[in-house]
Amino acid sequence: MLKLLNAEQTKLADQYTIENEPIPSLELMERASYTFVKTFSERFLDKKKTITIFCGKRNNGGDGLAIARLLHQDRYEFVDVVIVDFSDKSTPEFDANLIALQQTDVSIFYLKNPEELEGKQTDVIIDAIFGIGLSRELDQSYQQLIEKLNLLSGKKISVDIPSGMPSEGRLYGNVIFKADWVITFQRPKLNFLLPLSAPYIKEWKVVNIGLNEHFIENTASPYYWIWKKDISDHIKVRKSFDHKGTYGHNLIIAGDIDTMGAALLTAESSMKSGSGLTTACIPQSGITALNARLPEVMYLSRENLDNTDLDKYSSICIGPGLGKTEEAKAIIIHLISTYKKPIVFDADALNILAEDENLLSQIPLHSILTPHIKEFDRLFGEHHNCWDRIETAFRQAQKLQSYIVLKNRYTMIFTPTGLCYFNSSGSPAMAIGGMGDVLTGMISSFIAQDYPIENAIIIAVFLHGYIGEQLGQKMYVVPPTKLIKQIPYVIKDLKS
Ligand SMILES: NC(=O)C1=CN([C@@H]2O[C@H](COP(=O)(O)OP(=O)(O)OC[C@H]3O[C@@H](n4cnc5c(N)ncnc54)[C@H](OP(=O)(O)O)[C@@H]3O)[C@@H](O)[C@H]2O)[C@@H](O)CC1
Ligand SMILES: [K+]
Repeated sequence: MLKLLNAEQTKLADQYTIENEPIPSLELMERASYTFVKTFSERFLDKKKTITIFCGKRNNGGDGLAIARLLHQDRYEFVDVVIVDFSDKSTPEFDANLIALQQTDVSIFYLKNPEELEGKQTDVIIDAIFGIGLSRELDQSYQQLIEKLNLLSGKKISVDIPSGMPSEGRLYGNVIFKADWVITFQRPKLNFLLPLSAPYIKEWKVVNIGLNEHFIENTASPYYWIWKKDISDHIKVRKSFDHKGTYGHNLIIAGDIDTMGAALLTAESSMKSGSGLTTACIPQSGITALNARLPEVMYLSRENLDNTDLDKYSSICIGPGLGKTEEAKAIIIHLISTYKKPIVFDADALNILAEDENLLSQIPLHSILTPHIKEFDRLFGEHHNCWDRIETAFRQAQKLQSYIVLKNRYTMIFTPTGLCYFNSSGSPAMAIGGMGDVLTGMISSFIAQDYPIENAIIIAVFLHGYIGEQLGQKMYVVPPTKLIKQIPYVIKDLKS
């Protein structure tokens, strides 16, 4: 798991690296710029393209000047620099890099006024106007400049972060450089992981500039980044003499007459994720479909649920396709009053909880709520931006002593102890009905297999996104049934 930092913490990591590696600030900038150029040149192979670098006068601009010099050294033939000269203040690193650039024949233009940009044409625009130091709304002249840059036709690449976007927290306004690609230093910035960045970033890539990892990992940040290695480390090896009882019994309470598919998806994904036994508690009308499609899955009738000893199930999930009927609500009330282990609540179960605050407050300790954004707002009230929603999620996960899995491109997992894990895997090809049902089946399956709850959620969320991402490279859209088929293969693959 990697720690994610806010802008202030990133600056402290820069500072710590400078003092303790030790490395002069200017050299750290050189290293960052060199890494940028290396990554850039792997994609932009044609050295005859015109490249214009727009530089502010602080350290992001300092990077821009060093990048210009290094591209020129690397035989990019048509590099020029525009210094955005709207303020007198500059940093020593900017000044030193300006002197170094002046020794080359890269042309440097001082832009005093956005109007002077009229008629500019270039194949590639590199944006080094503002970095993570942005602390307030852009003033008028910067806004005009960025609006003009956004209208230019060249490929747009930002250094560290699109100018005008803060590293975290609400946007100051909607005038932000629109980057085709952001090459960012050391860690993704928190705002890249939220839908608010979608209009401004098509793609981003993290490059390692050698900041002190020990310092970063010891920084008190609640935000973590889940990646592949975390998962392979956590997946259990199946041992000789293990039997179906070793891997738990998962009960799926899902489906209604016309939404049986959701129940089948959840049950199949539970079974394929490895729970020893899976039972589907579905309406009687679904038995034929269940038997025909999933012979491995057992059936429990809705009528018999009340008389069943729920403690024999090592995990229970409820919600996909359940419907918002009185019967469904009665089942939830019964579960909450009799089953004391964590329950995974999804879809209609969340909508039922959203309408009864009292019921919501009684869910078993360490339960899991898996809302998408709309379901989240139904549960906890309307939110108008991602950061307000994040604040609520932290608060509610602690108040309910439960996990909140807020599903999105980078799904967030909020824990009862006040942490937030961002999932790195996923693909827009996964935006299709039924995907959430698969995730619910996976989470509860790993819980049934006796993984610690937090690990079960992290593994399920990552794997779900990872398989979707792999299939998404070959498929325009990933049908949930295709994803489910891959689960056992990919788990095996990750472990070996
Ligand atoms: N050795 C290092 O440190 C390394 C740094 N690195 C690079 O440095 C970048 C961070 O640089 P930075 O801190 O100098 O900030 P940057 O974003 O260039 O400018 C922000 C400054 O502008 C101002 N300002 C803020 N908002 C404003 C506004 N709306 N409108 C107008 N002005 C505004 C404000 O100053 P103020 O006006 O408040 O004095 C603020 O300080 C980082 O992203 C990375 O690219 C890497 O090379 C690694 C090594
Ligand atoms: K930038």
